[in-house]
Amino acid sequence: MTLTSAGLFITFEGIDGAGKSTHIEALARAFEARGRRVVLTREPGGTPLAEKLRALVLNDPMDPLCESLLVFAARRDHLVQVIEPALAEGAVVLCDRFTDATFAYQGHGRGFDLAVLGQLERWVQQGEGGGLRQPDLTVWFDLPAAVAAERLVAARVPDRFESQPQAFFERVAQGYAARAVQHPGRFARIDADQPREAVALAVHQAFVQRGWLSPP
Ligand SMILES: Nc1ncnc2c1ncn2[C@@H]1O[C@H](COP(=O)(O)OP(=O)(O)O)[C@@H](O)[C@H]1O
Ligand SMILES: Cc1cn([C@H]2C[C@H](O)[C@@H](COP(=O)(O)OP(=O)(O)O)O2)c(=O)[nH]c1=O
Repeated sequence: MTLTSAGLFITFEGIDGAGKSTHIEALARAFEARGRRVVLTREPGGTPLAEKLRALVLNDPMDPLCESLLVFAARRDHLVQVIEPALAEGAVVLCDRFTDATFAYQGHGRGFDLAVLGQLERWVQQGEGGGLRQPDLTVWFDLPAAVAAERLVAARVPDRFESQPQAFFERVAQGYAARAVQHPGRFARIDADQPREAVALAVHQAFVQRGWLSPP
């Protein structure tokens, strides 16, 4: 796997119900309006193989190591088949979740060994020259678990993660906060406990600050 810095790799993170999906489409339109090619994708998923793995991870009971191996297997296929080729062509890749979700959900949520996750991260994201693929920007929708739970009750039928108790999502939220401290340069924290329009503005602003979009 050869890494380049031609494109932009943007990831969206937060606990289930934090509001990620609500805002990704608008960002895609904003980049396209500037003439950029946009690839909209998600994890686990984004390739035929990774989507099959996603169905297993979201529906079949398994232990945390198995869960971690499957999300990283899906990630490897996604990187090799979709993300790296798109970045090499200069595209903007907007990805709904990436490795921070593994640290937050499998690491902090399930209590799986963070050092093992760090090893898997290196194996899966390392390029031929030894560099590690990381997002250029991670938009983190920070929302209290209780508020996300209220939003989700009205929104959809819960999957294997969404049916977890609130305490699980409190741990996942702490996991995101810990990753943000470790990677301050690429994390943009968005206060997601605001009306949709205010959240949309804050998200857009994170891109304006980096010179990637114009003010709305
Ligand atoms: N700022 C907001 N205030 C209130 N409800 C919201 C807000 N943003 C999103 N929602 C609603 O909350 C639910 C979860 O949002 P969604 O974007 O699907 O979250 P995620 O993709 O992070 O799981 C949806 O029903 C959505 O319409
Ligand atoms: C990428 C990833 C996702 N997940 C979980 C978090 C989510 O509950 C679920 C799917 O994420 P998501 O696509 O956000 O679900 P939805 O479309 O229903 O909002 O997978 C992990 O546990 N580990 C991971 O590494």
